[in-house]
Amino acid sequence: MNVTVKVCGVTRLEDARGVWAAGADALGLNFHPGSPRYVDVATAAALSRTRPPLGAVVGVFVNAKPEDIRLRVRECGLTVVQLHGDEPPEACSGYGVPVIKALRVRGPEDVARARAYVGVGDVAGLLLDGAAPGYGGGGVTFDWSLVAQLAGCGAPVLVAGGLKPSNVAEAVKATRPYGVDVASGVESSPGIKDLDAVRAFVRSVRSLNLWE
Ligand SMILES: O=C(O)c1ccccc1N[C@@H]1O[C@H](COP(=O)(O)O)[C@@H](O)[C@H]1O
Repeated sequence: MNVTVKVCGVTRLEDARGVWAAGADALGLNFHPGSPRYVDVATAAALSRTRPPLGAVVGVFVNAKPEDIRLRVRECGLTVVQLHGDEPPEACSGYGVPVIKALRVRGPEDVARARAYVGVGDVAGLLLDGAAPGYGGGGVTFDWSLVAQLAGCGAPVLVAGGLKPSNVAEAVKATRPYGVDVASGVESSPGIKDLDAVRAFVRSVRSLNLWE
């Protein structure tokens, strides 16, 4: 079992290159104006051009207008859209790329809500995040035992929220996810990646033997 690693909220070219060199599978670019990791179109397009042939560039949006999302996909070469706000299932298609729907988990009812997105439109995966104030990037974990509620749901599940090099292995062992996503846990300050931490994070995931 290979766990996909996404490093999110990259704002600088040197960080993007470092993230790919560390062995990450996906780079996240944040288009939520309220985020300290927000990137404008020109910066996002330049960051996106660092993508290796099989890497994914994921645009993170919060309650954005569909026409704005479509524009960003084209302008910035996004290969996946991550909807991290209050988007209903019917808002999860029409961008021309696969969609990951993120849900913030306070308790079992939020994980149950995730099921409403399975098999809908272009939803290709679910992402479970901790419930920090605001919409994401808050560095807060959730009760990983709740991920079991989605077993057999038919959608790949990514685990996020408060992950860092020191706890990501435990999170993976507890949840056996399709992938993990990290923003604040590998930073020296918001939007500035600590490449030693990025490398330690990826190494920690890759060194797990999940065939056991
Ligand atoms: O990172 C942000 O600032 C952000 C803002 C708005 C929506 C999503 C955001 N990031 C996503 O939040 C989770 C968890 O981040 P963290 O590792 O706990 O800092 C992750 O999925 C990011 O993609």
